[in-house]
Formats: sequence, C-alpha cells, structure tokens
Amino acid sequence: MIREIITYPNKLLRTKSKDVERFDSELHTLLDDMYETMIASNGVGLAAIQIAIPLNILIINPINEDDIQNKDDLIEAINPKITHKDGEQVYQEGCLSVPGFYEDITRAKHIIVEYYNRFGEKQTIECEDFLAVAWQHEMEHLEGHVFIENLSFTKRQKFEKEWKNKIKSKK
Ligand SMILES: CC(=O)Oc1ccc(/C=C/C(=O)NCCc2ccccc2)cc1OC(C)=O
Ligand SMILES: [Co+2]
Repeated sequence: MIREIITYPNKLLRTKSKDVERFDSELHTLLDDMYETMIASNGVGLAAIQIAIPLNILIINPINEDDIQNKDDLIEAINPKITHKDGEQVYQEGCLSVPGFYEDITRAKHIIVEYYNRFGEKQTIECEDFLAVAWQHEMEHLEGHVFIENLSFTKRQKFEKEWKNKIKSKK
C-alpha cells in the first residue's frame, strides 16, 4: 500500500537506520509498499526512512533511454555498503522528502556497492553517472542525511528561505 513520505525538516529523517536481520515476508511487503509509494510520487529512488522505517533498505528504479521507468530495472538493496568510489560529477538532484527543490550536488562519478537482495543473496554492483548519483543520494538517507546538507552555506541559506516561504504560502 502507499505510505506517507515524511518531508524536511521532519527530525525522523535524521535517524541513522539499522541493518535488516530477517529476510522475511514482512520485508517483502515493505519493499512492495516502498515501490508503490515511490512510483505514486514520480520518484526514481526511495530510502525506507522516508516512510519512517529506520532500516537500511533503499530502492532505485532508473528511467531507461526510452524514457521508461521499467520495473525490470528496479534495484532493491538491503544493508548496502559502498566499497569503492572515485571520480567526480555534478548532477541536479531532487528528493521526495524535499518536494519541489532541485540543486546541483557534487558526488563520486563511479562506485562499487555490495548489498543483499530481498532473498538475502549478496550482490555487487559497479555503476557510474546517474545510477551512481542515485545510490549515493539514497545511501545518505540511511546515514540520516538529506541531499541539501551537501549545499554550500549560501545555497543552503537560499534553500531555507525559499522553504520557509513555501511552507508559509501552504498554510
Ligand atoms: C513537486 C515535487 O515533488 O517534485 C519532485 C521532486 C523530486 C522527485 C523525485 C526525486 C527522486 O526520486 N530522487 C531520488 C534521488 C535521486 C536524485 C537525483 C538523481 C537520482 C536519484 C519527484 C518529484 O515529483 C515530480 C512530479 O517530479
Ligand atoms: Co532523497
């Protein structure tokens, strides 16, 4: 089912998530709910903490070259660890927990990640460019960070001002 996505500055987003211990049907339901929730909000990536579950789980469903978000390309990662990163790239990121705000963020260009799939099988993925951005963005959520924390002081001030006006205009 579709769950509520918590948004900045909800304190829960600052939680450091814990490793998954059991690869059971409860985990599978959570993964299915994360997928439904992400797709319903036009997202390409989601970490469990964004639906208030402090577990090291993230999903990424990249859009392919034909501009289709194919479920065949869905990545479900449990207890992921980045084992290697190098290079540098800038990408304009957005986040379902910071709706409507986009900013250029610098991250590693190429990474290697080890993680477990929904059946507890160990996987290793090597990726770069967009997929590397998505992985690093979602992995930051597991550490209790949101992408705007990478902004320079001045850009962060600009964001906070915009965000306050946005929330005021909503009320
Ligand atoms: C108003 C609003 O909510 O705008 C959005 C903001 C973010 C998003 C999705 C962001 C997202 O999936 N981020 C995952 C992390 C990521 C960032 C950059 C590149 C790879 C992976 C969707 C939005 O909704 C629409 C309709 O575009
Ligand atoms: Co995000």
